[in-house]
Amino acid sequence: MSKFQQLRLEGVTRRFGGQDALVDLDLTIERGEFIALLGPSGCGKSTALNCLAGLLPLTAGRIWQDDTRLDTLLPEKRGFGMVFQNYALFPHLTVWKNIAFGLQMRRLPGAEIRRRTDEAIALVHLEEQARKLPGQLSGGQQQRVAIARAVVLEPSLVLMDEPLSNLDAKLRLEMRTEIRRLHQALGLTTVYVTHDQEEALSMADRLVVLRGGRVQQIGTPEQLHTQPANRHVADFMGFRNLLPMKVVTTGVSTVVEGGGLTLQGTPVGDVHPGDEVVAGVRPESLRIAEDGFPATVEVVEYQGREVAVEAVTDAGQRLHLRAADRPAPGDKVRLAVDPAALLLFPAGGAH
Ligand SMILES: Nc1ncnc2c1ncn2[C@@H]1O[C@H](COP(=O)(O)OP(=O)(O)OP(=O)(O)O)[C@@H](O)[C@H]1O
Repeated sequence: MSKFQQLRLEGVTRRFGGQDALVDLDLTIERGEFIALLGPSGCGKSTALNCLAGLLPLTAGRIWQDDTRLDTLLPEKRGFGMVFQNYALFPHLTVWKNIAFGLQMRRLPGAEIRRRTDEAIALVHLEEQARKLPGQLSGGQQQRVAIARAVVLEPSLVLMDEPLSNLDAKLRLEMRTEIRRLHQALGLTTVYVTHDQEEALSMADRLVVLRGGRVQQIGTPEQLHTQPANRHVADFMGFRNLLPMKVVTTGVSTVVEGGGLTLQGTPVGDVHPGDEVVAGVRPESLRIAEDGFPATVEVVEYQGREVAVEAVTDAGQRLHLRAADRPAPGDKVRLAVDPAALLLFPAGGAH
């Protein structure tokens, strides 16, 4: 299928028995975008991807590729490429033949098959390995073969389901860059499933955060990082400190109290005096400061230039922070947070 301008998911829903795996997903993917579907295990990421691929029929909703209805087409008619975490290479075929296979199935002329296969091999830097069998390659090289095999067919959309989860940490980092490079070099449109928020933030143009089959937020990495829509997205985006509190005053500043603390924060959405909220702050936004509230250091963990500190307030609230100089367990410290960095989410908030 030819390249499209837009792919639109409208109210895409999938139930298994009575259980909602994916509910009412609305998403417009522009040509050339890199979209990450992000969320914890069981949130519906793979269901969304499989609905797109045509491997799962929709319970409700529609998928459009420009003006063509796509959700009624068989998977092979959609022209998408797929890369999974288990590479599913043919073990008895060389790297070259694994990559050429799809082109041969399409009965393209031999010269074109050779040219495109050689190009794909060069793109993923596997020239040296072209004559080897998959079993003779490292995990990262095998994953590169799987990617080359998908992109050699010049798919209008590439779907990737946790393609790096079987690789070790160092290789995962390298392959992130590699996949992003290929995405750009080939002008691909990519939908990438991961439960790793760092991976999603570093690779994607836009992220779709799912929870319990429902979209929590769609936005750029920066939007999600700085303006999480609710406490669940905040939790996922590294707001490790999430404190139940109650609103005291609103207006010029919003004051909340709870667990023996009185703090100023920034509401996300409507809050009123008396409301229960969850106050969220990242470890890096909590500072050791003389005018702060008292806490006792419990755990200090070395983390490169800084240390990660766990401290407990007098009322027993456990907090995570970063510190440049090394406090010791048992130290009494004072902690403060800027009102702009303390986000206040309605406690009953979205789902
Ligand atoms: N074939 C199926 N039959 C019944 N329930 C299913 C089926 N596939 C998925 N589900 C359920 O649908 C929900 C979403 O599953 P899905 O695989 O999409 O989640 P996920 O976010 O991809 O999780 P993971 O990261 O663990 O793969 C889960 O509750 C799951 O148990």
